[in-house]
Amino acid sequence: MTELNQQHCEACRADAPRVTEQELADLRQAIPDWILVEEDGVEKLQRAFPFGNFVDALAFSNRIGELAEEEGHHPALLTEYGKTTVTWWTHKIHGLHRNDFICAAKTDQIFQGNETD
Ligand SMILES: C[C@H](O)[C@H](O)[C@H]1CNC2=NC(N)=NC(=O)C2=N1
Repeated sequence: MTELNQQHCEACRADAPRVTEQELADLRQAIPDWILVEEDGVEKLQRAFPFGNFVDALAFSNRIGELAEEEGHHPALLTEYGKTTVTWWTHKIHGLHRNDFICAAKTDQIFQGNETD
C-alpha cells in the first residue's frame, strides 16, 4: 500500500462519499498529530505547526499553498507569529474525504522537510 503522503488527490465530486467511521479510524493512524474538529457541523482535520517567528510561519503557509495548487485541494491557513494552523476538509461534501488525509500527510512531510517529489 502506497504511503498516504505519496498518494495524490482525486477530483472531488459533490456526490463523493465522506469517509466512514472505520475509514476515519484507520486513516487517522497515519496522521497522529492532527485533531478532529467540527465547525458548523462540518468535520475537519487540524494541526498547529510551531515556528520561531512570523517569517518562517508565512513561508510554510506559502508552501502549503503550493501543495494545494498542485493537488487542486485547498486548506484553511491561519498564519500567526510563531504558528501556522492548517485545517483540511472537503467543501463540496461538507466533511472529510480521503483527499484531506492525503493532504494532511503531505503537510506533515513538508514540515518535516523530507519531501520526495
Ligand atoms: C473547481 C475546484 O477544483 C474545486 O472547487 C475544488 C477546489 N479546491 C477544493 N478544496 C477543498 N478543500 N474542497 C473542495 O471541495 C475543493 N474543490
